[in-house]
Amino acid sequence: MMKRVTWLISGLNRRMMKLLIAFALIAYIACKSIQENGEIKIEEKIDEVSLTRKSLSTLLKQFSLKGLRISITGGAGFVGSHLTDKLMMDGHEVTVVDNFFTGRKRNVEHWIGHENFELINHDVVEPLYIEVDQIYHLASPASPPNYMYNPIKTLKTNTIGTLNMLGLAKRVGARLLLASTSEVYGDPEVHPQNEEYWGHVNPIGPRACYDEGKRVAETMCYAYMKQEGVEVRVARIFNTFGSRMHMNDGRVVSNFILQALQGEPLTVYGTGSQTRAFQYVSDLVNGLVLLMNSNISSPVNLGNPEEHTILEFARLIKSLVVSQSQIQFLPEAQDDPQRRRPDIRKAKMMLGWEPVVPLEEGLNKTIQYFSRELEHQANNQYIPKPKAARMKKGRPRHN
Ligand SMILES: O=C(O)[C@H]1O[C@H](OP(=O)(O)OP(=O)(O)OC[C@H]2O[C@@H](n3ccc(=O)[nH]c3=O)[C@H](O)[C@@H]2O)[C@H](O)[C@@H](O)[C@@H]1O
Repeated sequence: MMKRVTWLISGLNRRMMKLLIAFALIAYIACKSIQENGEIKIEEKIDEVSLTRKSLSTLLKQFSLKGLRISITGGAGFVGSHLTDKLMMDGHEVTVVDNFFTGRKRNVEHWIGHENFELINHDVVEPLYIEVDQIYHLASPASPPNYMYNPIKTLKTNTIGTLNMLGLAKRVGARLLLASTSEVYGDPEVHPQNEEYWGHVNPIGPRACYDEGKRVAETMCYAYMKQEGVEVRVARIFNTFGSRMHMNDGRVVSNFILQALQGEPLTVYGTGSQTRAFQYVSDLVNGLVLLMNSNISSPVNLGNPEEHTILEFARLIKSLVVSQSQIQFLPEAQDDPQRRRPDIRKAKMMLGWEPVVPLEEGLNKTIQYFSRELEHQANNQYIPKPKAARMKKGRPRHN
């Protein structure tokens, strides 16, 4: 008998099991009502728990955080791929959506072939039709040289792309977490920056495509929340570093490490007195998952409050790499925020989250990663040889 029951259960797929659990819960609530009121009020109770697709999925999310269907836009990028790793390890079904503008297949290739993993080559500027419970919306170039390279595309990704993902969340009753940024505070006049601060952004400057794109993406989230009841979470992410940053990323951490490893001058823009606070990627990923599964719909800062000047930072990397590189001062970048440090009291209090990886430990891991990448590059230099033009009747053929 027991064998038959086990066989039956193993035959049911996980989604079926979740539905059964939900129905059992509803039946339990209804029975409780009978007990309490001494009369049958099942229909009323079913009305009360409103047996719609949405309430059912909310119910499931509350009772089971395992085996959700999760989509990550930008999931093949630096942060997205680490988030993919965590969610896959936690036993979810993960669909990575990426157009590979800054993301790389290599970042997630170790999951290809796993039954819970899917990789879709898709640009979020086009609508997407899939079934999901949660959407982590990370798609966007994040490094200044990348987002300034094609500002119109950056704007489209953050506006049309976010609208498309909110539309998807609305259609399927999914919860959406927006990867917003400390850049919504612009060049801040308040220090450290807390979530109440409205920011100081130049709307027509070179960074505006990203800063304003993310600001309007936040506005869109709250419009969908108020008008359509979409569940949204907004993470304001501060400077983050770690393995899988692109070699040509152009952000300060990867630039300084690569320069130090190759004995080239470390390029400091301006005087180097501008400040940043850097968090290691695993801390961020833990914060994102906690926020997604919390009930906080207002924006939350995720960052490491340990603040350094960029010049201090250059010296630290030089010493960790044990590099002979010089420090070279280059012209200041336009609209470069002068001071940045997150106030993370809200994340601490409401999520119980704070960064745990010390700066030097994170930097050492990242230095090791980039050393391996340089080695990999040196061993895999593929220089395609020019093909001889095909000859037809004694003449070269150009096609
Ligand atoms: O790393 C991040 O997470 C953030 O990176 C950028 O913001 P930014 O702080 O300007 O990042 P970097 O390009 O790494 O620059 C940090 C500071 O270092 C300086 N820098 C950068 C590169 C370099 O080679 N030398 C150098 O001195 C910049 O001028 C800036 O003052 C993005 O705009 C943010 O969205 C993103 O969240």
